[in-house]
Amino acid sequence: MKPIRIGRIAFTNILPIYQYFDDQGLDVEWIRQVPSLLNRDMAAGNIDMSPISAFAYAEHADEYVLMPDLSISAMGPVGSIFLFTKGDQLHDLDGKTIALTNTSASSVALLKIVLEKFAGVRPNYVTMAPSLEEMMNVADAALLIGDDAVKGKWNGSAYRMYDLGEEWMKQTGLSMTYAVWAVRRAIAESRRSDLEEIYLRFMQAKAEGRKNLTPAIEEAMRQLGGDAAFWKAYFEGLCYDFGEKEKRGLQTYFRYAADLGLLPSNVEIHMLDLPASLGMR
Ligand SMILES: C=C(O[C@@H]1C=C(C(=O)O)C=C[C@H]1O)C(=O)O
Repeated sequence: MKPIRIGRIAFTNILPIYQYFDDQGLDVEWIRQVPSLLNRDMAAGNIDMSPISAFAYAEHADEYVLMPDLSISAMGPVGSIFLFTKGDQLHDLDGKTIALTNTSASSVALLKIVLEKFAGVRPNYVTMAPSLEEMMNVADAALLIGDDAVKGKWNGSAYRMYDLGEEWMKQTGLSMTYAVWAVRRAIAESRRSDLEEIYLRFMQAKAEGRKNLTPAIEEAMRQLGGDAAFWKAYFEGLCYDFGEKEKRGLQTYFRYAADLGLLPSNVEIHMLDLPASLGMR
């Protein structure tokens, strides 16, 4: 049988889970990419399961099921999804040009919700590689996510910064889910026992990360720099669960995105049904 191809987000945000994942004895192949490429390769069937943009799940909800109790979410500031402006406030951005990172899907739609629905402005958008300097050369504001946003925060002190998780929270009072763990339906059916084992390993990894963040913090410092206090606060601000609170926030996000014509209406969240005992934490 072929190895299960598992995606891995090429950012530090998944270290509190992936740093602890024990793949001993599993026949898996890892594919490490930015979210937009994971989204694309999942849709093309080149990856069997992966954390993908929650927005990309909604675009293909009929083809995927979600692994229970796994997500990248935040209740409030997320710490790595920023709109950088040259001093403009959100309501100043009407008719201005915004450069969007080509690595994201969820945050691009979230930004449109924040600007068009909440702030009532209509900017123009251009999609670009995530270089803050080049984005700001051609645009009035720039959206970055993940490690590029963290680096932008460290290097881009000339700019005003908006944390999109914080803006979402201010307007809705809800959690926001950026990534979900999707499995292609065909794989969910044909590789059931492999998936049960992989799910168990993910839950064990999440539990390990929750017990002791130090290995994730050390790996993040090795990859990007920064100090331990920064990474501890960043990881503690993220939520890797996918419970009722997260689902409520995500359904609201899907509805708002549908209102703007970005998603079909009535996207349903379908979970992979796994024995409850596997999910014990
Ligand atoms: C918190 C983050 O979550 C993510 C944001 C995503 C998106 O905008 O599509 C996708 C996956 C996650 O990497 C982040 O990247 O900063």
